[in-house]
Amino acid sequence: MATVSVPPSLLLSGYAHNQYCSISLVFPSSRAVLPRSLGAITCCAVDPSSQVVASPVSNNGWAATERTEIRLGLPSKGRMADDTLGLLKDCQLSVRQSNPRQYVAEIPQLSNLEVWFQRPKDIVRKLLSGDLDLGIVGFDTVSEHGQGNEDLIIVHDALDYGDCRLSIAIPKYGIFENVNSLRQLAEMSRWTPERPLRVATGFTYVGPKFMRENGLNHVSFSTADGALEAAPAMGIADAILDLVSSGTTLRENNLKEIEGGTVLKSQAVLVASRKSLTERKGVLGITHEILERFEAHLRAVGQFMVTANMRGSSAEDVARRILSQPSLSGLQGPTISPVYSKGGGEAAIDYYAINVCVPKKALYKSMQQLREIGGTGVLVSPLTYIFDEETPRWRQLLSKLGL
Ligand SMILES: Nc1ncnc2c1ncn2[C@@H]1O[C@H](COP(=O)(O)OP(=O)(O)OP(=O)(O)O)[C@@H](O)[C@H]1O
Ligand SMILES: O=P(O)(O)OC[C@H]1O[C@H](OP(=O)(O)OP(=O)(O)O)[C@H](O)[C@@H]1O
Ligand SMILES: [Mg+2]
Repeated sequence: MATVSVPPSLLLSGYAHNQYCSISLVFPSSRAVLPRSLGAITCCAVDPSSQVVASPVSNNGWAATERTEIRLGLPSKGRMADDTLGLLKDCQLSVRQSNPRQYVAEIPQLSNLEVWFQRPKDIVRKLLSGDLDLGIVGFDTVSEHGQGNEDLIIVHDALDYGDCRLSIAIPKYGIFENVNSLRQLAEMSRWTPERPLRVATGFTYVGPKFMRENGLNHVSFSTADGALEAAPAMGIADAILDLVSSGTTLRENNLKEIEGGTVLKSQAVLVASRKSLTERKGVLGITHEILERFEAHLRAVGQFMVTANMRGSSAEDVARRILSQPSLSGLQGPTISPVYSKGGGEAAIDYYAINVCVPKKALYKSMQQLREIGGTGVLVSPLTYIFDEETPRWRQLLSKLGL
């Protein structure tokens, strides 16, 4: 049996036959690797008369045809995992996993969709390699591991969890005591090519890019997988560039953020491969459905439905009073319907029932305004979904795709 060294993208099965070794190589995904791979095979062939023949494989199914299933990557563990499943559940998309150590699952409501649980950075990498079509990760992960690749398209940029920011932080003490902005940090005369500002970070793509774009020329980077906040006190770095959410870790390690030092703000996003959206059958349709569900749910979570009765001479009279209050304008405007009561044997209209959507934050103010204009019997209930005629993000997506 001869040993042949081949690129990792190839599957090798070989057997010895007289003096020659015949090998078959199966291309699991992109045909684009073919010319490169053939080059590699020819390079390692011992005999110049060896022949390299490429033909489609049709015996084992998976390699012969392009996959037809659509793949969605979800974080397998860590901070984003539970909230991601929670969001999908809230959108009536239940992820069915037969056991927690299995990395593939399904969502019965979305046929032909496979869910693959992966580490966040691998979701981005696999979108780029064509092994996933859609994914949910933090925007920071897309920025760092997507490295500006135009194949990645953010379909929904604000899924409302995983909020954090990527920030530069420096010690509160010593030479940095009076440094409070990026400009002051950049202007410190001590940074030179021989003794640059040493930054510890896991963000080795966006970090250097941000420094270059902000005129910090003498900077060096070191990297570690976690607990970066220890690096300045250990003397390993002058500053760190890491994710911050509550700010507790910085505080507990005597570090501070500085003005202008926020590289990016992040939250969970739905991201897709442009190539999949435009070339793989069904991806655009499933993306539309997921996006609609997300938008309808996320729009609704910020609102209450308020119902009240109001005395009035006509629906227009009630509408006028409601619209005079800034917190009661609703989505398109209030819905007003007559309340019929029995008065002297005839159906009489003294009251009108009004329905209005109110932002949660403005609930109490809305209540007060309703009372001021004669509202009684105010009922407040949660909203589950608000489906619009068309989701604004869908239109944006189509325009990004040039459709
Ligand atoms: N305080 C925070 N620190 C780190 N990440 C946060 C924070 N708050 C929200 N996030 C989000 O969670 C994501 C990180 O999740 P997690 O730490 O579980 O995975 P990970 O660190 O990317 O995975 P790995 O273990 O492979 O490094 C970040 O990419 C970010 O979007
Ligand atoms: O602002 P805070 O709410 O304190 O959160 C920020 C911290 O959380 C993350 O670390 P993580 O908990 O993932 O540990 P690690 O650094 O060891 O990976 C991040 O790297 C910060 O260290
Ligand atoms: Mg940390």
